[in-house]
Amino acid sequence: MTEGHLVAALEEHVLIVFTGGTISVSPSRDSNHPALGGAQLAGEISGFSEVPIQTVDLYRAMSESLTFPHLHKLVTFLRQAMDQPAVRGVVVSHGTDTMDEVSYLVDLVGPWSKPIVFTGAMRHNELVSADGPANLVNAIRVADTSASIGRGVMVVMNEEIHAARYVVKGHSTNVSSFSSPGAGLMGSVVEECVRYYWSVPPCTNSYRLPALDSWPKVELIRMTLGNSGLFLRACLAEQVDGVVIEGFGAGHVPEFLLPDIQKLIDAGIRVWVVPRTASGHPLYATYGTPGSEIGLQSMGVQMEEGPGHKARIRMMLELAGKE
Ligand SMILES: NC(=O)C[C@H](N)C(=O)O
Repeated sequence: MTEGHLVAALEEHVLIVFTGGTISVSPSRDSNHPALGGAQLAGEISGFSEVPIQTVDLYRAMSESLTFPHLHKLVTFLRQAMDQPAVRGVVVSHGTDTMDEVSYLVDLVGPWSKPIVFTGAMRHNELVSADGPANLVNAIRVADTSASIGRGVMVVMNEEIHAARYVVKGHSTNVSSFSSPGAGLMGSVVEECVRYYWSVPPCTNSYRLPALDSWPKVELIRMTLGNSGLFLRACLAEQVDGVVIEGFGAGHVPEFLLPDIQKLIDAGIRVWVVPRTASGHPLYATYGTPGSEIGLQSMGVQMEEGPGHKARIRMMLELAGKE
């Protein structure tokens, strides 16, 4: 086990990077912080010896409190890990609340030459039927197999393999909280068998990781019935770099908010509209009524794929520039 840095190893292994989250929570040891790191969590799966592992404690945070410096540290570390010949694949042990955003960000700054698999737990270590150890073992299996190379970053929870590109956390507490609306499961892990049903198209974005102190300021605003436009005006006042709007249905906004949106565009602020719905694509050419996709695009708005919180990550990277 190492503390935030890599040790060259000769034997091929799966590297597990511990970052905190519920999988690391043990209230009787520490009720304020995630208490468990690599040494303890690897100890809990010591009966699993099929795959050699090495562990690293990168940071120990609840994932709702992660900041851009955390993400910078994670991506930088993963890039170093890819260069280690003995590393077959990497598991990132992570909080689930932002696992869909963080895994997506890691995916977008790829491509990665070896599998990267995120996992975590919905039930902490001291709850009945804690799911962390089984998730960890399944994620190790996925990271270890050469069948996982070239499939993009993945999330393994509850015996299911999801593509980071499509996965969302859709339930607050259930162990089956992760799903990939529209796309479906990419695969499953049952007993020792990793099965894939399909592959994601290769990641060709090559987004650059923004510099530590210059992540673009992008806000996410959800449309609601009778929305006052207060947050749109706040974004103009703050001169943010971009705004992602979760619009009604396929991406529609009320006609009475169009002047506020026009002011953002006139000020050079990038505006994307994505569907507010839990699944489905935006429309581009069906409705011409004010506030619908045809009119929005003629104002300079871009219609984009949701969900909003993942589109925000994509816009930040887009604004930061490509390699
Ligand atoms: N299940 C979890 O991991 C939730 C926790 N709040 C986290 O994201 O760190």
